[in-house]
Amino acid sequence: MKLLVDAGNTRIKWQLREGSEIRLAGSATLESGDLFEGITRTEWQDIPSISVSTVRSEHARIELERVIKGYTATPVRFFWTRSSFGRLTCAYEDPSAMGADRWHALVGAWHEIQGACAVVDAGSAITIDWIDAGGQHLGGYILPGRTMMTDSLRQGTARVLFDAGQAEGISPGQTTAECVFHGVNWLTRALAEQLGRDLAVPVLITGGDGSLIKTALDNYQDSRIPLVALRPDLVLDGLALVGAE
Ligand SMILES: Nc1ncnc2c1ncn2[C@@H]1O[C@H](COP(=O)(O)OP(=O)(O)O)[C@@H](O)[C@H]1O
Ligand SMILES: CC(C)(COP(=O)(O)O)[C@@H](O)C(=O)NCCC(=O)O
Ligand SMILES: [K+]
Repeated sequence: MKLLVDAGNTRIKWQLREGSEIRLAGSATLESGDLFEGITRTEWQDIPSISVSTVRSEHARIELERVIKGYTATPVRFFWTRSSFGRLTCAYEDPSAMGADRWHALVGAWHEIQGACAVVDAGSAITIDWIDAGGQHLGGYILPGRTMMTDSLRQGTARVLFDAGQAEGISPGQTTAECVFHGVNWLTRALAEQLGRDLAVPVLITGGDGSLIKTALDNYQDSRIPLVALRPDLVLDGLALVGAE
């Protein structure tokens, strides 16, 4: 049994896996109380391996380690971006500067596709990364995520006032909330269409807002992308692979 943890900027996602079987899964914030709700005392004693991929601050990393140590004496292993894993090769000259979540998602994608592909991770930030047929990472993009876009409008202006929530649709808005949320929806569609024009390789999508990108890509008729698939556990899949080495 192993515990896999993906600590993103919004949420910490974890899974207890036995081989490839997911025994238990959860997601929470460090502040929300019982992060590992559902893992019993006996199960904690049965976990010989704990692997973590984090993009949080060093302070938050230490705090997460402290929380885990409250449950078990099993050492916590942190995994970071490396220059290569098998044939997969990182595009960054300094791999330590690339988010571990992006790298582990690429490891998961490369393992599944074994060929040219792209990963879209729509989390707090939206990241898009490409791999060529030989496993060379070609680089990527980092964009603000959905909640970050609306939060930044709220924080950076005095009179863009709107309640939390969502508004479906992409028609030009006629209230502030519509202008904001329809704007984000419109941009999501534009992003999907640009991806469909730029890419002619399988695209694996992950992250809390992944289904919105998937829907937008599915709705784009002229897309050149041969496969669009949601892989909610892609970071943990990659983490399991690097941890098993
Ligand atoms: N239960 C949830 N809690 C928080 N955000 C969620 C949830 N479900 C979907 N989301 C959306 O997913 C985004 C965060 O995705 P996630 O992949 O968890 O981010 P990260 O990996 O950066 O922590 C948020 O911007 C929000 O729009
Ligand atoms: C881009 C990210 C913020 C995405 O993290 P997330 O939205 O999943 O929390 C993270 O991968 C990160 O902090 N990267 C470091 C900079 C880089 O990848 O170049
Ligand atoms: K993520």
